[in-house]
Amino acid sequence: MGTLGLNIFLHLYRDQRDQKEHLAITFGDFIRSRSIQTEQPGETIKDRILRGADGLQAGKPFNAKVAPLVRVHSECFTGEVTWSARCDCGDQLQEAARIIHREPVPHGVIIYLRQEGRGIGLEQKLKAYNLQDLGFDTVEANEILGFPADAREYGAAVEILHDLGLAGENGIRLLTNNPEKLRAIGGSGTGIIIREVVSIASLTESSLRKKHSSEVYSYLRTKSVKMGYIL
Ligand SMILES: Nc1nc2c(ncn2[C@@H]2O[C@H](COP(=O)(O)OP(=O)(O)OP(=O)(O)O)[C@@H](O)[C@H]2O)c(=O)[nH]1
Repeated sequence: MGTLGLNIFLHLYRDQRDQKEHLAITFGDFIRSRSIQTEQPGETIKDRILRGADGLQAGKPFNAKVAPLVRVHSECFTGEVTWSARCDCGDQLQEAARIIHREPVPHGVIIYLRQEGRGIGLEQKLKAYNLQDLGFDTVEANEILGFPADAREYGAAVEILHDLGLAGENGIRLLTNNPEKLRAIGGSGTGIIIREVVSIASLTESSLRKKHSSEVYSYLRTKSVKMGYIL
């Protein structure tokens, strides 16, 4: 589909382990699924058309030396849909799209993982919000509920990067401030080479304008002090 004046292509992946649907939004004409063309047992031509296999052209070769930009983003209903002033997730999602779009030749992907609330799910995250109303920070709230500070894992993102052909020696530029994400995606055995880590603005103008921006500051402070984020 067209957006921001260029082509983006939406890939939907289903994790066979837990049936979660993850998304990969690719910008430009270069990054496409490798497996989508593979014929599935018993499928008809109509099935192939419906799942986008027949209409999709393979990604064009990208000759520039610069590695593609990759944002691995975890779902945040409160920040992305209900404009919560308590986190910067919605701003970061938009900022990732802007950064990729601003490249001289847009070449990148946003992998949108369905691990809401750092992996604890929306219901538990809303309980964590209620605890935050009492003055607990995000880490304490998770722990009171019996969860680790961050319950996410990135195996699905690594598999998606392989399927998109981004495990090659050209490497990727990863948009993050999260050291754990960096380790999980670029660590040994993943096959993903991270050429550069690009900091993703945590406080964009719009988050600064948010009425209760002190809430965003305390969220970021906890990330930095307790979770080692580079902010
Ligand atoms: N448990 C919990 N999760 C939250 C809270 N606020 C935001 N989140 C979740 O935090 C996650 C943020 O993930 P990402 O956007 O991938 O970014 P990140 O891990 O902060 O790291 P960066 O790559 O540096 O942005 C999402 O899953 C949000 O739903 C909160 O108060 N409690």
